[in-house]
Amino acid sequence: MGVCGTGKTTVARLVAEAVDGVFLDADDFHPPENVAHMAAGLPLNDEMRWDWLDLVAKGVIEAGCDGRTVVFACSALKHSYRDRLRQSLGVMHLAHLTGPRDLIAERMAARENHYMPIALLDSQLADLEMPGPDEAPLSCDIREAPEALCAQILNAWGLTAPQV
Ligand SMILES: Nc1ncnc2c1ncn2[C@@H]1O[C@H](COP(=O)(O)OP(=O)(O)OP(=O)(O)O)[C@@H](O)[C@H]1O
Ligand SMILES: O=C(O)[C@H](O)[C@@H](O)[C@H](O)[C@H](O)CO
Repeated sequence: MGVCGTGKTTVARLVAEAVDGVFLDADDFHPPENVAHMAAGLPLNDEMRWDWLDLVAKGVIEAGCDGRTVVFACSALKHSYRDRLRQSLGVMHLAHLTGPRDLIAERMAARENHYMPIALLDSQLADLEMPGPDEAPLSCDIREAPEALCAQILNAWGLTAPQV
């Protein structure tokens, strides 16, 4: 979880590869209207996110039905959004990618062909509700390299690559 541009996709993909799991990007479940809204520089509201979150949960359940670990990248900015995901998924381990605003903006600026305008970063930060202790979040400092964050997550969650 985390605001736009914090590296959720990059890091979740690495973790999924490391455990021979399945990677899913919640962004791929947004309906075209949501993407158009953000591309126009307008933040999503709760109403626009509920159905999307349900689709994400459905996708995660389907992807994991053969028993493989599913690692998904999702903004999941508010407590209520994470509760909604947990209601469907049951167990959900949380890694929160977090770091300085300027660094996030710099990385967003360097990213090509992405619909998300930097102008929406502040609305994402305003919507962000830090996970509480009851959510047992793992805090990942995005100043670290993606590989280091992946190792931190694997270690914290006791995940290892499957034996061959
Ligand atoms: N730890 C890191 N160190 C350096 N660069 C990073 C790191 N993590 C991600 N990046 C780079 O920052 C940019 C944003 O990363 P990424 O697209 O994975 O973020 P995201 O959280 O999935 O974004 P969004 O939610 O907006 O899609 C990418 O260009 C990526 O290569
Ligand atoms: O909850 C949200 O507002 C969205 O999921 C956003 O976070 C974007 O989809 C994503 O960041 C794309 O850059």
